[in-house]
Amino acid sequence: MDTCVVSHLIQPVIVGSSKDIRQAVKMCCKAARENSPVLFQGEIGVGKLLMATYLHHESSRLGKPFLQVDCDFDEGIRDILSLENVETKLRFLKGGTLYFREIASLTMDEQARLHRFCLAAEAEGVRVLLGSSQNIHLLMYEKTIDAELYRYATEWEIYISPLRQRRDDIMALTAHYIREFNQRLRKSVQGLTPQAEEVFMSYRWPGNVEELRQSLMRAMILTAESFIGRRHLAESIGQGVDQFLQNPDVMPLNRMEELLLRRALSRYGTTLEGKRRAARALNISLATLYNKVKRYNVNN
Ligand SMILES: Nc1ncnc2c1ncn2[C@@H]1O[C@H](COP(=O)(O)OP(=O)(O)OP(=O)(O)O)[C@@H](O)[C@H]1O
Repeated sequence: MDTCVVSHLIQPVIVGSSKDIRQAVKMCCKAARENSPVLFQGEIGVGKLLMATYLHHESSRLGKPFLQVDCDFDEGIRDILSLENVETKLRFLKGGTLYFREIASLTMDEQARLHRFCLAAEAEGVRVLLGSSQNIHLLMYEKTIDAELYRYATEWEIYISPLRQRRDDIMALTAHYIREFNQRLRKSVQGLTPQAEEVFMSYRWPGNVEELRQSLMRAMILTAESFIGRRHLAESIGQGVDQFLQNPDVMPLNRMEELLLRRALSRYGTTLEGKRRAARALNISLATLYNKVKRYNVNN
């Protein structure tokens, strides 16, 4: 398993006091007392991995390894999922936790293997956690997820809502990251100007907490002042999406699909006519567009 990353020995800090975050944290604490698999669902960058590490820290497995496997990036995924030498592969993880990120990005065949691998891992005393930014219930409906993996993964689900649906958390996260980046960049930024705050509060944050973190980092690198203003944000906010479209790099296809879908809908609008035009521009049927809108939860 040398292609994976062992990480998260530091106590994870979950910022936010919205009802949704409190509920997710409560569920993690409950799930930490069990050994069953847990599926973390939510859009990209909402904090699924963070919650998974939090669960590990809250469990009796604290002190044992936590291992993250990226199903969409890990080139060694096939080797990892092969059932050869499972015992040897998992020996160092005994009593620890294994988190599989983006399980829906695997092919159906790989998903079936993942399911068998998870059962083997559990038999070796390893707790299995899973993550997906795609709605796996919808995938089940579309028959694009292995049915046995689906049943296994949905035993216990924790959903983390998008940042735009818990705007109460935006300023708490902002203050948290300003403190962190002040230390890292040796700056003494005190906050946002009221105008910049307005931008932060009204922006949709399609890339969620990860996008907010990166936008703040860029703005803090740019500013030489005590408060981050609208001007600094203009150069940094929303770049998670736009930067990629201007300067493409390798990324998971489903993530690119979501970015293009969001861009088409923001250009043509979300009325029926807007959706028709977006579907035409993307060269897909209106029915397919509706499916994708639902899958990526793009409407709200
Ligand atoms: N509530 C939170 N408090 C503090 N930091 C957060 C919170 N939620 C997310 N983050 C931070 O945002 C970033 C993205 O979070 P994370 O990687 O857990 O998201 P994810 O949903 O697993 O992403 P992906 O969809 O790419 O798998 C990380 O730096 C994480 O620490």
